[in-house]
Amino acid sequence: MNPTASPVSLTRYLIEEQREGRIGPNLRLLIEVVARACKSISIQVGKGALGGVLGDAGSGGEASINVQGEAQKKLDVLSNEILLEANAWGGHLAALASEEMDHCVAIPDEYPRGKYLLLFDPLDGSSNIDVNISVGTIFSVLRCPEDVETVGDEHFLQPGTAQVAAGYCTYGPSTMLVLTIGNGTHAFTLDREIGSFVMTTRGMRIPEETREFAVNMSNQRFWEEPMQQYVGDLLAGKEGPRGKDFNMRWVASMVADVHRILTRGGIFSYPLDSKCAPKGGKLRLMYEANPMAFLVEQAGGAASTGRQRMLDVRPTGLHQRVPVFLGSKNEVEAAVRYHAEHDAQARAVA
Ligand SMILES: O=P(O)(O)OC[C@H]1O[C@](O)(COP(=O)(O)O)[C@@H](O)[C@@H]1O
Ligand SMILES: [Mg+2]
Ligand SMILES: [Mg+2]
Repeated sequence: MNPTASPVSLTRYLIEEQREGRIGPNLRLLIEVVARACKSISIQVGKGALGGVLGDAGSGGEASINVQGEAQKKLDVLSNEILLEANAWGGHLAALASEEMDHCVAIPDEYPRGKYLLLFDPLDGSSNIDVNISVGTIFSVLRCPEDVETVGDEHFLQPGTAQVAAGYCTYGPSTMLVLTIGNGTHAFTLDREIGSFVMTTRGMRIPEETREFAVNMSNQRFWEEPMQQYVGDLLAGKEGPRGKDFNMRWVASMVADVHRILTRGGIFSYPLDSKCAPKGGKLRLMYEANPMAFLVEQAGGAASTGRQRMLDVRPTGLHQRVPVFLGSKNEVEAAVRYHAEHDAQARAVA
């Protein structure tokens, strides 16, 4: 960023995009509302133990379980409520869907209904909340199909290429909103004193080459063959077929791991393994993989399931899971090659 140029707030950026005809007033409003909700979540996350918001949701010793079968944290529930309340009655949305809700919520008839669908993971990486490690919010925006009388889950089942906006907010040492409306990926840092997001990187670019990978290595023995071979070759370093040493990082907050990759490159992977295979993968397509894939592609990177471009996947369920490989273009392509070669050999043997 040019330090002499006057800072561009998120609001000003969105107004400029509206003037250029790249977004309409309703999408502008929607993004502003999501950003405002993220500011509220950031305040709650920042209070930590002082706010009484750490720990599990539920009462009487009973854990509260979401549709994914996962125990909810208090902050999962609170963040979900903040996003719901902020967005419900603004006139810009037709319906919302969340990791924390079984089904979408349509805007009731008595309220003005907008033309967009919003999906979100209200708090990503929530296992990290209690240990004060970065967490985040991920969101994706789709158009509601026209002439729909009652909006249902099925109207959300659009491929990632149909997204009109996507982003995440990371609650780390600083709070940052990273956004795309299909015209590059831009980063905004929350200026806590003035209370607004200020653009700090226009047009993020992911280096095509990398020497850093992110994966939960404890799952190694459960991975499929091509993943075993791919990571085996990364670990072999300079002496192996890849001819270079690789470093590894794993925060276990997708937002934090993807933010590092958008900032300095790398490959993020949550592959298929025998534990998550019956569900199709670990990460959720509609509100984790697709918005991140949109952001990464807009920053010159690539995103794949290992066998298909992520944004081309035809969703079959609101909470569908997929294997994920995303980040530096050449490295994602290398991982995809391992899968393609393995599958071709398996077909030849069959
Ligand atoms: O604990 P694991 O198996 O390494 O999984 C970590 C992954 O799970 C997630 O935490 C899932 O997100 P939620 O906290 O929203 O369920 C990702 O953010 C992260 O990449
Ligand atoms: Mg998540
Ligand atoms: Mg979550």
